[in-house]
Amino acid sequence: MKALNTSPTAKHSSWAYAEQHLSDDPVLQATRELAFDLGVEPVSEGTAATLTVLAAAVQAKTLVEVGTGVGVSGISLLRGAQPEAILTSIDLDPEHLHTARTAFRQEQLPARRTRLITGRAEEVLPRLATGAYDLVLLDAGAEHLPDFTAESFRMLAPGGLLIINDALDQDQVPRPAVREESTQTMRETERVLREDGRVTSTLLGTGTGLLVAVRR
Ligand SMILES: C[S@@+](CC[C@H](N)C(=O)[O-])C[C@H]1O[C@@H](n2cnc3c(N)ncnc32)[C@H](O)[C@@H]1O
Repeated sequence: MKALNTSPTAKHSSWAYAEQHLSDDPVLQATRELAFDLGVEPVSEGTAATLTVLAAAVQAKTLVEVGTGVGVSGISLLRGAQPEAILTSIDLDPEHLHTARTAFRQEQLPARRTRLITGRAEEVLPRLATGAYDLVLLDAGAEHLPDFTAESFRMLAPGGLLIINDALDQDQVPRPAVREESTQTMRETERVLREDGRVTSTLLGTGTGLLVAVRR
């Protein structure tokens, strides 16, 4: 049997290989370039591909996203979701939403498939229906994460999927000496989901970490 190679260099090359072996197509590449000018960090290439697979795996028809950004994650989700699926996407920055709307048009998505809401998710999420969604993606940092996570499980249908991006907090989570508030929040969120008997969860090393949890 081949010995397990856990050297950091080998691990990093494997991670980089997995991240980039499905690289962006022209629509996502052009969208990423707009992100740079706006100072938005879109989901990584590997994360974009993973979001497509996860949306396909749960045959998502109703999706919610917090942190539209420039639309890379939204396009990726809708590529995997069912053909008639509708994405509700929330962002507090109108300029980001304007850019995302343009990206959705480039993707040739009919306007009825995206419901873009300008606002703070802490005010918008409580107004969304209970048990009505197949997939929720949280990609708006750690500040309100405990509340957003609780709201997500209220909104998800049984079997629905919660995905939290940047769950390794820019790779700070594995470093015990780092006690930043955002890092602590990500650690705590992972622990709470792992210990919750109503949820099956795992932490993926894709991008800067994806915490994936199914509501049973
Ligand atoms: C990392 S970017 C999202 C990138 C996006 N998922 C993509 O792939 O293009 C985070 C976004 O969350 C938005 N945001 C931050 N805090 C928010 C909040 N409390 N409510 C709604 N949006 C928020 C920011 O304006 C920003 O556009």
